Amino acid sequence: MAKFTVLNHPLIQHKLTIIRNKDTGTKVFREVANEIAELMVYEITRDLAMEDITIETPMGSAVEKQLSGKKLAVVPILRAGLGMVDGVLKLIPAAKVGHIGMYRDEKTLQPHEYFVKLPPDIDQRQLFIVDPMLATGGSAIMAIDALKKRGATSMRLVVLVAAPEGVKAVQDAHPDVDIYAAGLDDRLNEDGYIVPGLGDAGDRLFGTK
Ligand SMILES: O=P(O)(O)OC[C@H]1O[C@H](OP(=O)(O)OP(=O)(O)O)[C@H](O)[C@@H]1O
Ligand SMILES: O=c1cc[nH]c(=O)[nH]1
Ligand SMILES: [Mg+2]
Repeated sequence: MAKFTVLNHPLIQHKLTIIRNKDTGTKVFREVANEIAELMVYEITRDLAMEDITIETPMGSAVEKQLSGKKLAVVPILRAGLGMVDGVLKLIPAAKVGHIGMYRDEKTLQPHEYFVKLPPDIDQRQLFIVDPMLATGGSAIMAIDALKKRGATSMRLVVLVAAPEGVKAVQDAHPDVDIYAAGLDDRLNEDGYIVPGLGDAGDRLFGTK
């Protein structure tokens, strides 16, 4: 069974409260969502593989650490996932970026895929899939399906707010994909929105409502 982890760092929790607030406008919402993504990636990359290399410092030879293992890529689920990419790239500037376009039908809540563009060596990379909201889990499950179909084998799902229903659905469908959230909320409402949540993440990021 995949792990589900809520990152309880005080800075993450404080910033999540800022973007939950309905009075937070687009500019601050965008800035703070990226700041949370940056802090989350800092926590999530603690276990990356390392190796020893010998380098020459100005003082002589030294055996030091560098990252080893798989190269990284970030994969936002469009649109709202775009609101986390800059934060991730601040810490991992050389990461490749793949895009998966997905929208959720407002009535049926079923996800629909409309765009996939990935780095060619996706099978060689560790992927951080980012999306602010994990509600029913349908979008994340379909995004992970799309990645696996194209050869991806190693991925983590990073969300700002998760609903228990979504966590369970992703764990059941993809037991190999660990999930990280800044917050775990109470439930979904009758329209499939997370409560208390933060509203519609895409609309708040891009000012479309
Ligand atoms: O877990 P689910 O029930 O599938 O819901 C979550 C999805 O809904 C939102 O995207 P939306 O469909 O609103 O698209 P957008 O990012 O373009 O706004 C959100 O960003 C997730 O991708
Ligand atoms: O609460 C929710 C659920 C799905 N998508 C959102 O943007 N917000
Ligand atoms: Mg939306």
